[in-house]
Amino acid sequence: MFVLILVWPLCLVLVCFIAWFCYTFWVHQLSEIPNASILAPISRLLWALPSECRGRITLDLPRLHEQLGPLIRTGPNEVSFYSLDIYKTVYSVRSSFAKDPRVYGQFVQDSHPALFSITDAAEHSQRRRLMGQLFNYSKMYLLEGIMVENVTAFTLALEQQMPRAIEVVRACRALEADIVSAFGFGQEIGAIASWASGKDLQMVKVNDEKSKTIALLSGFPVLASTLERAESILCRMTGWESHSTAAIKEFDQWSFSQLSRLTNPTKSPSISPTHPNFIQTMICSHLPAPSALSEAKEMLGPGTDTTSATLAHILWALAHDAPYQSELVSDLDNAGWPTDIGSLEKVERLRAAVKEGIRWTGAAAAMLPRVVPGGGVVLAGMFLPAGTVISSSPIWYLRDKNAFPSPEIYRPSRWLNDESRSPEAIKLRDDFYVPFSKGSSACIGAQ
Ligand code: HEM
Repeated sequence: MFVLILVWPLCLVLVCFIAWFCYTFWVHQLSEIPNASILAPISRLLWALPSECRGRITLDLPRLHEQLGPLIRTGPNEVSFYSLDIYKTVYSVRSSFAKDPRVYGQFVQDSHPALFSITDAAEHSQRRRLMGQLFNYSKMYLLEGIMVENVTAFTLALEQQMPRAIEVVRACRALEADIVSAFGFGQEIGAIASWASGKDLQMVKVNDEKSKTIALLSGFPVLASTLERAESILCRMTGWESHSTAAIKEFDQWSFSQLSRLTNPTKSPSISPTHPNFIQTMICSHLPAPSALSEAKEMLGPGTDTTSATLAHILWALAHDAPYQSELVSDLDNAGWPTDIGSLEKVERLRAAVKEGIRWTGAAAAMLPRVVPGGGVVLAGMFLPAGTVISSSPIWYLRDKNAFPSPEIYRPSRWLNDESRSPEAIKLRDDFYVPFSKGSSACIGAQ
């Protein structure tokens, strides 16, 4: 009798599993799409985890696409695509493909979603309009003071380190963390000073470490929230907290103290016309203070990682290309070493070096998941039902062999007019240049 009580439920579970197995493999509307692995229709976690852990998923998937075509099923309900036409449809200005809330929800700070993590289209476009008053090409001159001051502090710190070898990635990280924090909070976080004294600022270091795992964790949202909950329970029970949680708390305290400073009715500084800061500008435009704080905090991640990785790559590449470097220096000499964006953009070699650096670094290497809207959609001749999560990564297009011959080589001259190229080749190059993605959720910091 006892054995029967145990066996029946087990049999029921087994039957349900076999039924679901047959359904997901042969009946599901995505079953016609080639699988990334035999395990993909069962779970993304099962086949992708090792590749995600090695940080290779965005390198491995394009190879699979070469063999299997523009669409690949990566999970029971997930599809990866590699096609510029589909990219333009999914990430368009009026796209009805929303950001996947399970993934973008991981980035929400203090329960106040910021532009990057807002998934509702109407709320997103309202926030984006509001932020546009600072993130606008015509307003870039307002940020010149912040840039010049921090670059000056950075070059002084570099001079002091001479002639020792400099770890360029860490140095650039410090520079960008100070620029973005000065812009966001009206005060530098102190990363350059900390780096110059031989220590990385823990708050910045942890942010870096977190960004290494965020691609992994955002690919497995359930795993991420389970780990987070487990740590918070452990902390409540034993008082133990990880090194990164402690540093994140330190950053939270620092950012909250900045908000208090900026909103203190008696002591708050007035917005400086030469050094506007994000939090005060947003609060003056009636964005609630907690949301303004969340935006500034959230910005520090994508604003620092991407720009510092790109700058470090460019410096390294130019250091290995002496002829280009000396031509660039002579162009800047001739232009009188300007600091305003308009004059800098006129220096063709500088423009090319930066554009190629952004392409070659491919700092935004993540997949950008979107949800297929109601009614489903036909892509590459296949029907994808509503709710399917589809994604692609900008770096695949930046490394496309046809658009960028020898894509793994840093070659700024591909952006100069002195390389003979057909109009078709130029169009292909420009079309595939999507480092900031496209459409209504393209990078707001692209200016
Ligand atoms: C080389 C530098 C950068 C690259 C390659 C880059 C790349 C990207 C990409 C590909 C996206 C789209 C992400 C998605 O759809 O999920 C994005 C969004 C975003 N980026 Fe950047 N980014 C850079 C610099 C910056 C900077 C400097 C800031 C701010 C100071 C910034 C703030 C943001 C924000 C707030 C979003 C969300 C936009 C929205 O949803 O409307 N980024 N970025």
